[in-house]
Amino acid sequence: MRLYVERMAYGSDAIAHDKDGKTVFVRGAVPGDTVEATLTQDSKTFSRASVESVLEPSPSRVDSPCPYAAICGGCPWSSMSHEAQTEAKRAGVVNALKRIGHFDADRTEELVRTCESPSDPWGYRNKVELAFAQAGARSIIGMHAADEKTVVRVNDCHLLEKRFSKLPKKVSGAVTYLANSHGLTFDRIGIRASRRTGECEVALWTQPGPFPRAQVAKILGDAANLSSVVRVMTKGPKKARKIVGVERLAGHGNWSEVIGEEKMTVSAPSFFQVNTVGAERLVELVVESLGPQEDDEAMDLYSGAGTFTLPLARRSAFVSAVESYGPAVRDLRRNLEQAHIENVDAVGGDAGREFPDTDADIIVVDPPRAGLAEDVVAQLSEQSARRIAYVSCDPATLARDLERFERAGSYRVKSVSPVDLFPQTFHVENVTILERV
Ligand SMILES: C[S@@+](CC[C@H](N)C(=O)[O-])C[C@H]1O[C@@H](n2cnc3c(N)ncnc32)[C@H](O)[C@@H]1O
Repeated sequence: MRLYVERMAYGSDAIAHDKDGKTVFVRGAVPGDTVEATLTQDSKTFSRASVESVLEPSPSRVDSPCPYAAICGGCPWSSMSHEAQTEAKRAGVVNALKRIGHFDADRTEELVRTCESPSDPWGYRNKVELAFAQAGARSIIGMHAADEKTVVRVNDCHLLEKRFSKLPKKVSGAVTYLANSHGLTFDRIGIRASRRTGECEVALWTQPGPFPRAQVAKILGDAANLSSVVRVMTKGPKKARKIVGVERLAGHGNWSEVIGEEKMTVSAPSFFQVNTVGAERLVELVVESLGPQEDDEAMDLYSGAGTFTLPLARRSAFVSAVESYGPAVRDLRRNLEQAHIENVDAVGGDAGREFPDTDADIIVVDPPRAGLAEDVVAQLSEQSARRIAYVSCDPATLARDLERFERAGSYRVKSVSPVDLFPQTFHVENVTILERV
């Protein structure tokens, strides 16, 4: 069928409408394209289609510089110019606030700023994850294809900092050899590489059990210049694997990056911002908007290893930080110690249950995709802090939570700043500032 493509959905697909007005999610299209597409799914309310050929290309259509763009699922928006990507991201945030948060259309347009793109659109990542699959006796290490099931071999990744773009090939060669010669299997292989510190870490995610530690360390060490090799052991059914231990196989056993003035050291399973330059902009936006004062008490919920905790601690009297993941709490405490920062209470536990018993002046929250639990919004709403910075990587849960804040009545949304931390993908980070009414 012939379709005119209107806009991007929050995902890999674009949106068009068929001749009867039914929404069609189109894979492989760019807004402004006219395409010939084949129907892949049809239901009463919507259908899905895949582009067969582009009849009239959109002015925003570009050729991806990545030779794997057609087979790898890592960069679903790479056929769109970066400018069009950031426009589509802002439009997606506006749409979520209106549709999910029930914000008034005019107010939403005023609240949501232009989407910033602080980093280069390629070569911005400090981390990639390689998938592992077996086809008969053969091991395949590479990237997930667009179907998120098939694993495709790749020799480099244009998203990884340029200096490290060949690292995936070297690591996957070594891991393939280990899998074939020692019968090893892996859940996945994580690579973290920092241009600023020069540190590179490989994390092998495996099931517990016998493991040829010395050989693995030697073969990976021969293949690439690594500052750390670790094994992360997981147990349980595939979708709900639990981390049961981390073993250092060679080098430091952790990895360091510099964000602004702060050196951050993190263990392999801990969350860390994947776009270093982008993370610096997030910190700037949070610090500028909260305006910490010398005698302020600050709160940092979902603190991770301390991306916001350290800069806030340097500019205020005291920070209460809460993080639920044990290794990340240990990372945070080590980062504070490394930086000789003593005015932080780093609490391990759930943000709602361990909600600090303090009346903070400024607050930052940076929850995972699921957003804030309802009781956390309720507890935050009882605070008298002058401002809350809500850092979010999911526009839908952000919109839901902002509506809850405004309903509670004590905070009102002042601005929403989308930041393109993940060019070539549909993901977008947002820094929202809420002000005490
Ligand atoms: C998006 S990350 C942000 C981390 C940190 N702010 C940063 O920028 O590096 C979210 C963090 O929340 C933590 N987390 C998840 N659920 C939590 C909960 N219920 N209570 C406290 N922390 C939680 C995760 O372990 C993770 O470190």
